[in-house]
Amino acid sequence: MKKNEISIQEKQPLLLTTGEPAGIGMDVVLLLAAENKLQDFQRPIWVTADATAMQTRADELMATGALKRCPTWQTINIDTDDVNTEHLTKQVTQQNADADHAFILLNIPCAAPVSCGQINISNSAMVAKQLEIAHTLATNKTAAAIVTGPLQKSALIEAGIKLLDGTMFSGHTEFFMQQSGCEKVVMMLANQAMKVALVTTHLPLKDVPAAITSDNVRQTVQIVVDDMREKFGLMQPRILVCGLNPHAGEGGHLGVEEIDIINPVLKEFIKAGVDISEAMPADTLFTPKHLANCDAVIAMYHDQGLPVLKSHGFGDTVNLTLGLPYIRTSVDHGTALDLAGRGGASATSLYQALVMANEMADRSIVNRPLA
Ligand SMILES: NC(=O)C1=CN([C@@H]2O[C@H](COP(=O)(O)OP(=O)(O)OC[C@H]3O[C@@H](n4cnc5c(N)ncnc54)[C@H](O)[C@@H]3O)[C@@H](O)[C@H]2O)C=CC1
Ligand SMILES: NCC(=O)COP(=O)(O)O
Repeated sequence: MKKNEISIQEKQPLLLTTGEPAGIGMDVVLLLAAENKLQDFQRPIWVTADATAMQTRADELMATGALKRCPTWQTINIDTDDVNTEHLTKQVTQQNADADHAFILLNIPCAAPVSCGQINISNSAMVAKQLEIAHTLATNKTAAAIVTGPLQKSALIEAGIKLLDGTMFSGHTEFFMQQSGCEKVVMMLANQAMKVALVTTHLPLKDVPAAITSDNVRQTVQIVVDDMREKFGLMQPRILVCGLNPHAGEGGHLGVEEIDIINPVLKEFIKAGVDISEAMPADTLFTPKHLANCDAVIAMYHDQGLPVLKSHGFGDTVNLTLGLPYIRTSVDHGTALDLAGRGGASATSLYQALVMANEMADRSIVNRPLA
C-alpha cells in the first residue's frame, strides 16, 4: 500500500437511515442490497431500521417479484435508550462486520407493527431516534457520513416531535443543524444538470420574505462557496443567484428585496473576488445559456429552485446539507406511501446519494492533514 493510502478495513462506514417505516426507505435499501450495489463503496454499510419490519418488507418484495433474491444482513440490537454516549459507539464498533452480509442493521424497534403505506404516528419516535443515532455516530466520526432515507414530516409533527429549540419538526436539514449547534446550514440538491442551494428551506411561502435577511443571504453564500471548495473540490465556483421577486424586482417596481437586501450582500462577495452574480430573474436564470456557465444556483426558497431541478432528473438527484460538521446526503424523493412494499420504487437516488457521500468521505480522507 502507498504511503497515506487508507485500507478498506480502516474506512469508516456509511450510515444509512431508512426513515419512515411505512414508506419506501427499507424497499430501496433492499433493492440495492439484492443487486450487490451496496458493495460498490468498499466501506461497511450500516442501516438503521426495525429488524422485524425489514424482514417483513423483504418478504413482501420477494412476493411481488421486485426482489429476485433476498439479501442477507447482520443485525445488531442496540440500547436505544442511551444514544448520546460512548456506550452506543462501543456497541456498534465492537461488532465484526461479516463480509457475507450486504449490510449491518442497527435494530431500532418500532413501537407498533408496520403496515406498508399506512402512517402510524406511534412509530415517529423511532424515526427521530434514527436521526439522533446517526448524528451521534457522525459527530464522533464513527461513521464517515450519513445518508438519509425519506421520512414523513407530517407524522413527526403530529406525534409532537420537536427540534432542539422546541419548535416544530420540519426536516432532516433543520434537525441536524440544531443537533450540531450550527447557526445556519444550507440545503442543496444536485444532479447532472445543476446544483441548487436554498436560502430558506421548509417555511410557509408567506414567511419567506421576512427570512430573506442580509445575514441569511451572506451566510448562505459563504457556506456554498466554502463547501463547493471543500466537498466538491471547486476552488473558484461560479454561482448564479435568483432574485426573490418576478424579474428580480423589475428595478424596484415589483419588490425591493433585491435592491435593499440581496444585491448589497452579493456585491460584498463580488468585491472579495467570488465569481457570483447579482440577483437574476429566476425564470431566465434556469435556461441552458446560463446553466452552462454555472456551478451552483442559489434560489431564495424551496419551490423556486427545486421544481426546476427535479424536472431535470427526479430519481437521479441527491439532497445534501452544506455547513454541517459532517457529511450528510439524502434521497431526492419522499416516502412514496403508494409504492411501499409493492415493488415500484426506484433506488437510483439512494444509490447516487451513497456515491456522493462516499466520494466526499474519500476526499476528506485525502485532505486530512498528515499527523
Ligand atoms: N428526504 C426526505 O425525507 C423527504 C421527505 N419528503 C416527505 O415525503 C412525504 C411525501 O411527499 P410527496 O410530496 O408525496 O413526495 P414523494 O416523493 O413521496 O412522492 C411523489 C411521487 O413520486 C413517486 N416516487 C417517489 N419516490 C419514488 C421512487 N423512489 N421511485 C419511484 N417513484 C417514486 C411517488 O410514488 C409519488 O407518485 C412528505 O411527508 C414529504 O415531507 C419529501 C421529500 C424528501
Ligand atoms: N425537498 C427536500 C426535502 O424536503 C427534504 O428535506 P430534509 O428532510 O432533507 O430536510
